[in-house]
Amino acid sequence: MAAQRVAGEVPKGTKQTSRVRVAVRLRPYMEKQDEKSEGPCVRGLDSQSLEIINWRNATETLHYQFDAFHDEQTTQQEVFLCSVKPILPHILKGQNASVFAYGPTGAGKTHTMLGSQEQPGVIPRAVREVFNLVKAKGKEDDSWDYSIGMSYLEIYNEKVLDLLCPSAHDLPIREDKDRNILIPGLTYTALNSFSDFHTQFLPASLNRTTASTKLNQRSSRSHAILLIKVVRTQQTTPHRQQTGKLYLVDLAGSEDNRRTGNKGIRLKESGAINLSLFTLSKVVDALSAGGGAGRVPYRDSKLTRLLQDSLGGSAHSVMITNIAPEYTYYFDTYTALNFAAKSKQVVNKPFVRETVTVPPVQVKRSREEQEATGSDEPQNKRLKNCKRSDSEEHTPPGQPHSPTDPSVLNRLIALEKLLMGTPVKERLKLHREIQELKEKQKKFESNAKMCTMSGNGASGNFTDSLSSGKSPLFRMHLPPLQRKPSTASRSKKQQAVVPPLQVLQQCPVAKKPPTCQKDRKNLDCIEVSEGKENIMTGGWETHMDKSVLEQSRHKILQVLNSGSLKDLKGLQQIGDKKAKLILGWREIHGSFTKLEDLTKIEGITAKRLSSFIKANILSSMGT
Ligand SMILES: Nc1ncnc2c1ncn2[C@@H]1O[C@H](COP(=O)(O)OP(=O)(O)OP(=O)(O)O)[C@@H](O)[C@H]1O
Repeated sequence: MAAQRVAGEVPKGTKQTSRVRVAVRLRPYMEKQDEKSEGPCVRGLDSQSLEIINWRNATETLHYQFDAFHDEQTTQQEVFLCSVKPILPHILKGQNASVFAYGPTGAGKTHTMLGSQEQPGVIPRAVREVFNLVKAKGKEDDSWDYSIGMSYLEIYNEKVLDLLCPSAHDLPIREDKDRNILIPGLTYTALNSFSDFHTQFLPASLNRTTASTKLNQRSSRSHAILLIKVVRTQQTTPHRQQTGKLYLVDLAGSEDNRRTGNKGIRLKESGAINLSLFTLSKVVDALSAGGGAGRVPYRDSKLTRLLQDSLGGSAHSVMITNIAPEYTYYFDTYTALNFAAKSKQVVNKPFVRETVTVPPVQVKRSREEQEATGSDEPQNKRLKNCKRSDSEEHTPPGQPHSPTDPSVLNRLIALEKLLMGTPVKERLKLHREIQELKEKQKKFESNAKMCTMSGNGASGNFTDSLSSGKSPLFRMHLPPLQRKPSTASRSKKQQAVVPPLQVLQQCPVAKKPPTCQKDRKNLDCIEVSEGKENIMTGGWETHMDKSVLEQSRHKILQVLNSGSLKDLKGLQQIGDKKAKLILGWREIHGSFTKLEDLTKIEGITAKRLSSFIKANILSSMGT
């Protein structure tokens, strides 16, 4: 299709901005969630504000104001009419819009977005409304043709999975020159009517990963993103074409694993969920602090990468923060409200996406040819590009640990596999082979060590940025009441409900550990030396209790030293290949004396190590 992108911002020269609208919805009080019958800890004041007990001083309450507050009586219809319907017409004008539900697990996100047959939620209502709007537009002005289509995906354990055409294949995320986020290979289905949508969407929803946790029998273990695309094409020359996208996002809940009772795979999922939500909060931090000042860490998680358009991007966005009233959820609610308050300060810059078709031909794309994100490149070309960038990603320039002979470790893995299922006699022969490989591996390690050491010189930069308070994580604006001197010490129960994300955000209760400062410096020196910003930036561990941190590091080390293949794979960010490499390393060297020893393994750079430690500490804190 000979198309040319002609419009950036429309009307030209006009800088249009739109603040993210934030609504809070309180779910009804549920007795079974209130084991100690402590009653609700939050209540509404009017249609925009609410109050919550102040954990520092129980005689006080903290007040919050949002664009809308939906109390426990509010119906699905009211939530839709007040918070969602107003942004939908933008999609028909070639602009993007997004609605996302945020909040702790069990607070009502899926109820709000999906609902039930009796009480349909935002998703079915919004899609129906889009069809109504298109119909009305068609009657009003028949010089434009409209087409509607959908894609549906989930982000599960940091993998992008197609819900319309399920497979275990992790889809890549790309960005085109106009900063549109693309997902090559994602199924895109044309919709002719609302019932068409229903037929496609319902079975696809069942493909979403859910599981039972202590807090929610059907807890979403993934972030689900539904994309509805409206393309309108002018019937006469110059055949302008505008594409508007609506993202409807049901996020997985932030989780405190002490309360969810998560173990094994659930714990791993939970770690991925918390980590991506933590990145989301960092993105919001960076945007609410002015955006332009520093880098916005969209690329630190798949979720934020995909929501790039919706946060500080080109969309009209609505965030519905779901909260629960029971005291058990107190700190979840408190954190969610603070996050919602920060999100209010995020400003988006919506613009019209328009192309002109030359010559004016009506092109009908088949389902396979189409893509979720509106790129006009042919599929085969995109796939080719995608392949190229994939391979680039796997061999980043300047990768310090690139072995001279990559086959060595692969062979070690294969041998290790063989050893596990080999009769004793034959093992001797294999052991000899391992000895030879050991020598090669040692050579690789000493080379890698030299590279790592030579990259350590930039630590000063990092320390400077910490001391000057530039870390976005700790720039959170707490409401004034929270700053009052605490007279009541935190009860045991209150401490027990602080999930990992909240530990990171509640700077006042955390101590600065002197020894862990040393560890942090080591890790961060290496990160800075790689010249990339990453999720570790911000010295997160300095704001955590020293003994908790030490304990978590010790636990991880124990698994590394004595865990089976399965145990190793249960660690965050350790897949099959890495687990085998760890086993192989143990076979050769014995135990790891410290976590930092992991950088001696191929592919585990200092940056990856930092991310690994952080992810595992966050997830193990709940155990
Ligand atoms: N406004 C509401 N009115 C009635 N019931 C509600 C409401 N909100 C939530 N619920 C009920 O509370 C329970 C938990 O809600 P839901 O599954 O939507 O939570 P969630 O935030 O999506 O949880 P998770 O993150 O674990 O998926 C469900 O049984 C749901 O029907």
